[in-house]
Amino acid sequence: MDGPSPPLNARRVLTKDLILNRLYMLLNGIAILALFYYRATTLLRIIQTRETPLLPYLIVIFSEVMFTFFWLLYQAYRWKPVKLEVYPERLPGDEKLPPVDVFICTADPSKEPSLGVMNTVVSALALDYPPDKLAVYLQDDGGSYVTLNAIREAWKFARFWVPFRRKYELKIACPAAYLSSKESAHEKFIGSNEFAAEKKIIEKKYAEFEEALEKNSVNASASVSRDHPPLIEVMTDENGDSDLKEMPLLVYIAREKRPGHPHHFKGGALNVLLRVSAVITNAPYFLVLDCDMYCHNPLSARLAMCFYLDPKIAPKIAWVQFPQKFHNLSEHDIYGGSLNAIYKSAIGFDGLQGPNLYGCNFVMTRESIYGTGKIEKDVDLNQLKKTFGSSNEFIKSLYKSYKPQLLEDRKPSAELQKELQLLASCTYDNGTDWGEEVGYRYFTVVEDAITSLSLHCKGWISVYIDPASPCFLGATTTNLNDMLVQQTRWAFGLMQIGLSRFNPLIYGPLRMSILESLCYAYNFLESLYVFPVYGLAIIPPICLLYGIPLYPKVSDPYFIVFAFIFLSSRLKHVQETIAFGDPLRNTVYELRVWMMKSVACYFYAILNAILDKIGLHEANFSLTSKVVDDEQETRFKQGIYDFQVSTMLLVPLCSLYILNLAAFIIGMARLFQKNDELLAQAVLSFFVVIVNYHLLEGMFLRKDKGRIAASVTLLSIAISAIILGCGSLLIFY
Ligand SMILES: O=c1ccn([C@@H]2O[C@H](COP(=O)(O)OP(=O)(O)O[C@H]3O[C@H](CO)[C@@H](O)[C@H](O)[C@H]3O)[C@@H](O)[C@H]2O)c(=O)[nH]1
Ligand SMILES: [Mn+2]
Repeated sequence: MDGPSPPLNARRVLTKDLILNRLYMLLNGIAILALFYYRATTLLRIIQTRETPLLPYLIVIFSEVMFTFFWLLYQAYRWKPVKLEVYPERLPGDEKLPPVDVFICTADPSKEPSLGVMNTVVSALALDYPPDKLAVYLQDDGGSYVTLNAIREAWKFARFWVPFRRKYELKIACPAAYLSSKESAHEKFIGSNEFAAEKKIIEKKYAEFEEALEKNSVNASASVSRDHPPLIEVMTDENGDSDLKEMPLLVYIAREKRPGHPHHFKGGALNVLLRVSAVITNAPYFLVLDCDMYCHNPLSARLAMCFYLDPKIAPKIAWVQFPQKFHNLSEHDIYGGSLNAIYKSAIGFDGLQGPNLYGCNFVMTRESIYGTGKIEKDVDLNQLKKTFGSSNEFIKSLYKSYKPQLLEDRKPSAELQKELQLLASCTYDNGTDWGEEVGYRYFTVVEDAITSLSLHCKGWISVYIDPASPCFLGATTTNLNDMLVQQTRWAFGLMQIGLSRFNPLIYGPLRMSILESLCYAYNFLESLYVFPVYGLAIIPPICLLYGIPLYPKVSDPYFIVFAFIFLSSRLKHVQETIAFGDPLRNTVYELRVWMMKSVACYFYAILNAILDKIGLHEANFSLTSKVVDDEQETRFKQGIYDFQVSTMLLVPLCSLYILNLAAFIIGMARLFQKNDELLAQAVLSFFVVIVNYHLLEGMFLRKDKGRIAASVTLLSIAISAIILGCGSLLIFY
């Protein structure tokens, strides 16, 4: 007998980070206590002496309480940073790998160009996984013939690409990415004539493919339909002249859409994917991709198996999460598009119950999302139908013994077609547990957030891996408008949850670990930052203008406490940025993004979530555009902000900026009289002004098309004057 087989994965606690984090928590925690001691005693004095107006003082204290609340929540991420490693070379042979279904969602070929979507499809087909154990499903929410034709073309091209990638062990699965890459992707075959000849053929085929898609996309936007029957097509071999066994299965699905029937956005799409695939391939694991997120490193599914084939932890894991990485980043991450701020926290999440779902790039088990173990024979059929809907075939798929029926030629029988139509119909969910207890939860536009909360609360864990060669690469937002719109949608969706019974602080602690609940709470409630941020962006500058001090004098020992908290938080940020491997300038970019989000996105997110709660707002999923605008792209690459942004989002930012700018300039004069008392406030406004220098530039210094429109600047000046006027009244109380 051999000894025990070597482990497929390892979990390493990052001790140095752990010690540093806890030390920081301790010191900053003590400083915060001192701060509140100062505030409490000063407040009592002010109430008696009225030396400072009370209301502004209370607002500042309230803001500090809120910041402290978020600070406390965030420490849960810092509690136990760990790193997971995997060893795919130790996996057993292909015959022992379990099947995997890949789900890709797309919605509109005019906003999500076919070439990108089909590169995602083809890259998934080209994963390094046994072809008979891999199936790729594309769900088209647009029910568009443009997408259907495109996938047929993609299938034809993939017949060449997939064997080529396999034969030459290319390290990039996506054709577009490979063809524009350097030689390292095929290093083993450099110099081989046969390879060079075949590569030429592939290049030609790809050019033809590209051209076909371009011709096909002429009427893309008119091809999108919101009223159509379900359509499911399994790609087959029409001529019957080559070997299908070489190719994974490829299936096109357009679920039924009818006006007046809620379709629940991507969550609804994923549930149809789960049902339809259950009766075609029924793999126990599925990988979810967005249509703009292609497979890069072909090993992803294998890497996930390093957890699922580890008997020690596999039964507890609901999903293996990979980060979203992006191929269109610039060295200046001015819109925070790399999402690194999220991935920094994932390291700490992993030390707890694991990261939340990031929407795509994860391999999940059917068992966890269905909420069932494999069902034993004697379960009541009626109960199952109440839970899972009326399809007999689907119910059968829940049993261990189920073998899905697809003929050798991959053509579904008439019977199976009927079942597929039923499973993809728009009324199938009605009266069942789909969207509530089974599948993706429909409660909000951020289906991933509520679904992961729900699974973690059921005791499942998740794991996060970030291999050196990224498994998935997508397109991130490259202009301010897209970024703010996307962030507003996310924040709105998360706030919907925050305002419901699923609020992690209420729903979480009894169902999952406290620390995990705190992480979720930070994530879901972030929009509440809007209150302290507005508080500190408005009150201290106004008081500075009127010469009213809100912070301790420089000569007061408590000044050091405030200075310490401010500096240690900034330094911690710098340390984490460097430790993550990001350039230092990202600390400034991240701070800007955070401020812009807090002022603009969170403001509308909260407003809409409240309106939604009282039934006055209809949630919608505004697709993130995947069409590239060259001029905007150039600015992005150069690190120049593009302020062609909806006025509604821009005005709050500019108004608060102008207020702080004015307060700082005029307040400087006051500083000569009262520098001991007002220095902290002046520094605060100076910090806002200097960090957000891009707004100053956009309003007053730039002349190009991406500057802030004069109308926005004028409106913002007016609004900041109004805020100042109203704010001035406050200081009499
Ligand atoms: O009604 C819809 C809306 C969207 N999608 C698809 O969902 C994916 C994500 O949409 P996108 O417009 O790219 O939104 P993003 O904000 O970029 O997506 C992020 O946020 C979503 C949650 O809001 C997550 O589901 C995603 O994985 C995550 O990348 C895309 O493939 C869409 O085609 C649908 O299938 N149906
Ligand atoms: Mn996207």
